[in-house]
Amino acid sequence: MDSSASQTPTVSQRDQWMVEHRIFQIYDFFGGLPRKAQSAMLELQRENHMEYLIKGLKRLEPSFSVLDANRPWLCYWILHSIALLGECVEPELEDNVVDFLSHCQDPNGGYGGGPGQMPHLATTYAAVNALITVGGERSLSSINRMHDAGEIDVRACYTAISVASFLNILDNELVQNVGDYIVRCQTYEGGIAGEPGAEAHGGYTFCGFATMILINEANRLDLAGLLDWVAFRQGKECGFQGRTNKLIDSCYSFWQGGVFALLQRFHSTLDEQLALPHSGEGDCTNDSQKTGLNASCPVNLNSIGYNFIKQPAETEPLFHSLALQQYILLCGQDIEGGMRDKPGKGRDYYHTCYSLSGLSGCQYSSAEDEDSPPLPSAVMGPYSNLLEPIHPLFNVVLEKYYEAHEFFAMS
Ligand SMILES: CC(C)=CCC/C(C)=C/CC/C(C)=C/COP(=O)(O)OP(=O)(O)O
Ligand SMILES: [Zn+2]
Repeated sequence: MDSSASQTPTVSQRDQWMVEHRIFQIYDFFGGLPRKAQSAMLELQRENHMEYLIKGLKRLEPSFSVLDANRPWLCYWILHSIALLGECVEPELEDNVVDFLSHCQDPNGGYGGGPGQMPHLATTYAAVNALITVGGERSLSSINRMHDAGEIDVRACYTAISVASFLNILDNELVQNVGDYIVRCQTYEGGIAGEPGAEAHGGYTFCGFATMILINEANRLDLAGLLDWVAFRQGKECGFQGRTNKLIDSCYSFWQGGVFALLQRFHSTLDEQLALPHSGEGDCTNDSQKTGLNASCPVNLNSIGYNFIKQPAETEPLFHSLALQQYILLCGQDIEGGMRDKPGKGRDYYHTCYSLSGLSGCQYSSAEDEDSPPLPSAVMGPYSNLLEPIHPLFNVVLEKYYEAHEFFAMS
């Protein structure tokens, strides 16, 4: 057993009971309502969410002078949530974000948490995703595609590889040893930990699996073990927990739900692994031949993200999508605007971003291909709840992804 896992305190029975009690009270109340009132309760409060998001962006605006190291994250969380809602931001506000993020950019590459701060992979990922979400020449060309050094864990692997793939600068040198490191982070439970020897967690499982796909080495993971682990993370409260014996939380709608979105395109590899004992070495078959998703076949690393999204999902979602949407809408949504971890907690921009990202993932999880809109039966609540689709490897709105992909492929 992992040494760190055995030291991790699990949630107390009392905390678990309190959360379940609150959530099932909401569901009981909901169940007793007439149809029309139920539909109103399941409605995504678009206007209130927009008001909350714009207020957050404006609070950052006057010179972005708040003293913290998370401002590129706030830009990404807010702008991505707005894009998911299919809305735009005034051009002046967008220009301010681009200018602000330019001030966070280090002369030697990478973005810090604020102007003059040391560059960091996580804030670099957030800044790049924010700028891609703004889109357009001014925003995309403000990114200097060089950066030296960084930190070491699975989130760092993901943020570095995601940014490099997006910017069309992923190469064999950058990818070297990354797959070996992530394979060492897959635990006996089947999920992926932040570092070798630590406990499997949804956030790192998404990061590790997405990275392995982007570097063409996903078949080196034990995918059946991964599916087994993530399938048991959806609780009876309908939301996901981040790790075994912890409380459910709406942000895992994206981190764990995102793992399912990725697994939907790896079903053949999974079947092969189940038929053969897992060897850790892949050959060029099924999924791999279609997408180039295999370590032993030469492939243009920078085209993997694009090929991935062009390949239709091979299965229905392997989690309960409608139940998760119910949790997000009834328990994660603050009807005044914004989303929260669970009932009893306050709203924040992180949970707004990842709950909406998870909601979008659910809504499109049964779509046949990217050109067919989801059926009304796949969308919980009124069809007007439908959000914009995302690219599940990068978590940016698909349309923004295509614009940036084209821009960086040409420059
Ligand atoms: C790209 C990017 C932003 C990656 C971040 C991935 C991510 C969410 C990692 C999770 C980190 C972690 C161990 C949280 C546990 O917090 P906790 O103990 O408060 O929560 P828990 O009880 O739900 O585990
Ligand atoms: Zn959370």
